[in-house]
Order: sequence, then structure tokens, then C-alpha cells
Amino acid sequence: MRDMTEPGFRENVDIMFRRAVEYLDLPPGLADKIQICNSTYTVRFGVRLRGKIETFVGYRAVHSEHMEPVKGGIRYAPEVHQNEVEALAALMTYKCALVETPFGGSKGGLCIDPRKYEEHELEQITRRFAYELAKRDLIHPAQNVPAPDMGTGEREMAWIADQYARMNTTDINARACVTGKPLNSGGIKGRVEATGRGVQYALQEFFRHPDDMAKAGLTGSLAGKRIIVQGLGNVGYHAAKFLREEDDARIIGIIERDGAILNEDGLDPDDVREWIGQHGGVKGYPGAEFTANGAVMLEHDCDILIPAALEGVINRENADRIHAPLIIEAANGPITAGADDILREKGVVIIPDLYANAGGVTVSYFEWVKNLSHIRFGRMQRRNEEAHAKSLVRELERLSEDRGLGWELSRDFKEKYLQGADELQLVRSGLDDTMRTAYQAISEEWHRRNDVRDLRTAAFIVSITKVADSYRAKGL
Ligand SMILES: NC(=O)c1ccc[n+]([C@@H]2O[C@H](COP(=O)([O-])OP(=O)(O)OC[C@H]3O[C@@H](n4cnc5c(N)ncnc54)[C@H](O)[C@@H]3O)[C@@H](O)[C@H]2O)c1
Repeated sequence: MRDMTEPGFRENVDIMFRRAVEYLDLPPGLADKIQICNSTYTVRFGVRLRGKIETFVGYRAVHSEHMEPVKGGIRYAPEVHQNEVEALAALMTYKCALVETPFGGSKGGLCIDPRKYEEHELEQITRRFAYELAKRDLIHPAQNVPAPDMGTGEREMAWIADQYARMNTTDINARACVTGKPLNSGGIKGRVEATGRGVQYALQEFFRHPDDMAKAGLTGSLAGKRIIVQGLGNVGYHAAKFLREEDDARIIGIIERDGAILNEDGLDPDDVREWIGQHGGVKGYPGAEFTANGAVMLEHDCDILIPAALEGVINRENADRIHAPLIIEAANGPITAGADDILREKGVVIIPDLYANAGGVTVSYFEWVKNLSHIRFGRMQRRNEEAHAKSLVRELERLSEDRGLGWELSRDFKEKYLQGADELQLVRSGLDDTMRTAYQAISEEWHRRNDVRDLRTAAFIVSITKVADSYRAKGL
């Protein structure tokens, strides 16, 4: 039974924040200012559906405006509440600072179970919600830029972008009002998988740090590592897929809403996802052992545990039974502060959410920049590269002629040389670079001060320092 006296998600974020503040020498009152959520807007609106008016409740929390626009996803879930979006908005502030995307933190939520509605109904509801937020500048390219989160994706972002554009017909930057859009609505290649891809890059970087691996008692590479994933949604699916296909890791367990499946020889996330699509859950998936109580699978023996669904799933009640020596928080807030203490005592290393799932906002930043520049991402670089490559090719040809060398540059060579990087390559390399640099900063902080308790605290220290510097530079 979950310990109901345990602090909630928002209190947990605050506890973790305070643990880091203890290491910092901030001017009086600044930590309080950074910690507090600036504002939360609650909206109740009606939509006529199936012959009657249904009332929905939604939120948009703005945690910190030390940089604008503020940024953060919109979540669709039946149990969304104010404290939850405020905690998520706070995490966005710290996340953006950590990976140096120039945004403050925000988050939104709508109390809805999207599975209960037809697509055209969801469109109606989403457009109305977007209208309510946009008319208060809570969706705006320069002030507040949402993105997908649990229960939403490209489809919802396209509706939001279109709704905003209809309300602001003369705003040439309208497309930058939301990120995570489909490509044909101003999206960017690589955004859909960005958060899962970021989780993969984070793990790859962790495995380039032998001292950190040693703390978890891990050796070798990602190849052959046994992984359990909770939540085969956008983030969990992509992380599992890339780790299996590109790093040779073994996905031995998958936990979903209806239970968990286990196969020590490895599961194929594509296959499992298809099965879920057809059967509504993992139950009955061929060749795997099924357990109806999915949470128990979190405790199963493995090398890496990837919670990628809900918050608070590892708490004071089950933390002591967790076997994984390494947990990477693909979801926001999957480990409570109380569980964090217990796991630390056990020597478990946690790669924290504010770093681990920052791939989404990183690529969202690229999309926002692309929308504002009104130019295909990478096109400028490509032009420059092309011009540079062309002049080099010319130079080689002239040299050959001058010296009578008789070289003939092959067509293949020229083509290869003249090929610029395409959008997807640029996005991937930008994301990889971001994840590497941020990890190096937090790992260094962890080791620099022997007394820093863990990677999470180190990540908060790096992040709070940046937010505090920003407040110091600009004033309040
Ligand atoms: N989408 C993003 O870009 C993004 C970015 C940063 C962080 N996140 C975080 O990642 C987490 C997952 O987000 P997502 O976008 O992948 O959501 P999603 O809605 O695409 O997927 C969530 C998955 O979790 C499963 N799930 C729900 N309840 C469950 C339960 N009780 N047990 C096991 N599985 C359950 C769902 O069936 C679904 O497959 C959230 O914490 C979110 O805040 C998402």
C-alpha cells in the first residue's frame, strides 16, 4: 500500500530543489523567488458534445519568467490538477536552464481521458482550450509556447497552431506559438522521437563515464544490458526502440496500463506497440510472461530501469525492493523524495528527470528557432557548406590543372562533398551535443564537490546557478 503521508509531487520537487540550494550561496530571498510558481490560470469551459454541454477544467501554470517565452507541454489526463502542473512547470524551468534553452518554465493540463472521445470531438475540445489560453497570451510565440506531453502529440499541436493562427491572422510568427507540430504544419524532423532519443543519448553519455558507472556497479557498454521500461508511449517506446536497435541493449520487460510482460531474451518494442494497438494492452503478447500487477515488474532484477509513464511510481513503499542499480527518469517525477533517500542508501544511481527527458524541449527549441527564422532548419548552414565545398572542389581542380596532375575528381566524390547536412542530421547532432554537454556539467559538479549527494542534486545545482545568474543580471 502506498504511504499516503508521503509528500505529493509538487512538495517532492521543492524538497529536491531545497537540497541543492543548501550547497549554494544565494542572496537572501532569491531561492524562494526561484522556487515559487509565478501564476496558474484555471479555466472551465463548455463544449457541446453528443447533444449536451460538457464542462472541462484546464490549467496553465507559469513557473518562472526569468526568460521568455516560457515553455512546457500540455498534458491530457483525467487526474490532472493544479499542484501537478505547477510541479511540472517548475521542472521545466530547471530543465531549460540545465540544457541552455532560453525559456522560462510553464506547463498545462486538461482533465480529460482522451480515449473516451472521437477524434473530431477531441479537436473541438482542443481548439476551445487553445482559444481560452491564447486569448490570455498563455499561448503566444513570444510569451508562452506549449508542446506535447502525456496524452497529446503532433495532432493536438497542429490544432493548437491552427487555432492560434486563426485568432492572429497578421502574426507572421504564428507558427512558433507551439512546438511538436507535424512537419506539414511547421514542425521539425526528429521532434516526435526527441525525448526518447535524448534518453538514449543520456545513457550513452553515462556509459562514457567509468567513475559514474562504478557508483552503480556497472561495467562495459550498453550492449547486452537488461532494461525494463514502464510506459510504451512516445518517450518509452522511442527510448526502448533506439536502445535496442542501435546500442544492442535488451528490453526484457515492458510495463503498461493493464500489466507487465517479461522475456529474458528480449522484447521488440515495435512488435509490442503493434500488439497494444490491436489488443488494447500487453496481455496475451506471445512468448512473454504476463503479470497483471505491472508495478511489481519495477522491482524485477535488471540493469537499467526506465520509468516513462507516471509520477510517484517509485515511492517509500516499494523503493527498498527495487533491484535496478541504475534508474533513468524518462518520465517527470517518477521517484518521490522519500524513495530517492532509500535508493541512495542502497547505492542506486538515478539519472534525474530534469536532465534525462530534456531532449524534447531541446528539439522544441530548434523548431521554435526554425519557425521564427522562416527558413528550413539547416538551410543556411547547408548553403554555407555548399559554397565552401564548391570553392574547395574548384581549388582542387585548379591545382590539378596548374600542376598538370591530371586528376579528375569523381562525380561521387563531388556529390558527397557537396552534400550538406539535412535537417534530421542537424537535429540529432544538436541534441547529442546538448545531452553530452549537460551530462558533463552535472557529472563534474557531482565529483567536484565530494559532498554533493547525487546526480540529481548536482543537476539542480547547475540549473539553479544559471537561473540565479539570470535574475542577478536582469534584476527582478
Ligand atoms: N512527450 C514528450 O516530449 C515528453 C517530454 C518530456 C517529458 N515527458 C514525460 O514523459 C512521460 C511520458 O510522456 P509521453 O509523452 O510518453 O506520454 P504518452 O501518453 O505518449 O505515453 C504514456 C504511456 O504510459 C502508459 N501508462 C499510463 N498509465 C500507466 C500505468 N499506470 N502503468 C504503466 N504504463 C502506463 C500509457 O498507456 C502510455 O503508453 C511523462 O511523465 C511526461 O511528462 C514527455
